Amino acid sequence: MLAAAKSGASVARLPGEASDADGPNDAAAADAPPPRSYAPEEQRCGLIAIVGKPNVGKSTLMNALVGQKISITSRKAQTTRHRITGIRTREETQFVFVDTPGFQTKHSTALNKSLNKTVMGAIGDVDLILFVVEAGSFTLADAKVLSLFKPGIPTLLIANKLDRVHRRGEIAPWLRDMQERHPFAEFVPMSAKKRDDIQRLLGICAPYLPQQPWFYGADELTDRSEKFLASETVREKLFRFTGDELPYTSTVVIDKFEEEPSAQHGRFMRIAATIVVERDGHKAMVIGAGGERLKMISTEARQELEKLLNAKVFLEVWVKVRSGWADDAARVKSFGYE
Ligand SMILES: Nc1nc2c(ncn2[C@@H]2O[C@H](COP(=O)(O)OP(=O)(O)OP(=O)(O)O)[C@@H](O)[C@H]2O)c(=O)[nH]1
Repeated sequence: MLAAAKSGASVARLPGEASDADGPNDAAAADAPPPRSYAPEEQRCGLIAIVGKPNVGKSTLMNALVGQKISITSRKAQTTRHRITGIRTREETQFVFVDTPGFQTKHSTALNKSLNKTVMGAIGDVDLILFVVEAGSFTLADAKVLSLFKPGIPTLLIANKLDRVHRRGEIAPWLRDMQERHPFAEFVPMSAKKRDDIQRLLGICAPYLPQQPWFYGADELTDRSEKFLASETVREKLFRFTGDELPYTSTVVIDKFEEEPSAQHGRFMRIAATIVVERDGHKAMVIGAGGERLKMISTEARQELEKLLNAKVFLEVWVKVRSGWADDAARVKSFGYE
């Protein structure tokens, strides 16, 4: 469970608490030995960008590395829209992961331009890049992402979803081929859903980070605010319950995020969210017959937020039509995109 810091501040884990990551394979600190303190001159800390085309498993990897769900995931491509920082402190090393939106190569809308700018910003100034692809596959979209990397930043090839590769013998020739494409520092065939692979990857990343004092507290998980995590949680449920029917240009805006005094509950949060869609037809799709679908979206989002914020949550969700917002640069900005 997460401890919520003061309103608007970053989110941190309570010392000694087990994590609650997406799925059973999280690499949480739950089984780690009791932390000892490290003097600043003993500490190691650095930025690691997680980059790749849409849907290769970047957010799943980030959540597993952090040991807590920070970045939303879904089977639908292009779920991640923002640069999201996830923090993991293990022994003397603090890993600061930057999850990025999948680099968009197909459509050139204002939204996609903004997403690509986010990716470019994230990889410009890091100590290590994790370039994520699906094990055994390398498409034109992967090649386009790889072509953006500046020389000089060590890059690991993360061959993810290895559990889906049935003929393991085919991986060795594929890895040799990948070696010729780019001077990768290391090759890591793995599955973001396997706990041991995540632990191994943390060990591989650590030596690439410089010796310098940690940027964040040892128990911090992300630099994103609770309000931001609330909008992402509603957006995740929206995509989960609408599947491929709803265009990915739908978004969520948080209109109200307030803590209220409560005699009954330790913490009580009142949250109002608006789902913004492009057409009346999409609005009907989100609401569903008799309002059923919207109800499921709000209920699941509320339940997850109660765990995330460690609070009783009252959540209202509205749906509004704003046609053409994803093509309108000013609107894209007003909805919180960089
Ligand atoms: N079998 C298997 N599935 C995985 C693995 N890693 C991720 N997935 C699945 O792949 C899908 C996409 O994962 P995400 O983490 O949302 O991918 P992403 O790269 O962040 O996607 P974008 O937000 O579109 O950039 C989800 O259904 C994940 O459950 C893995 O190691 N094995």
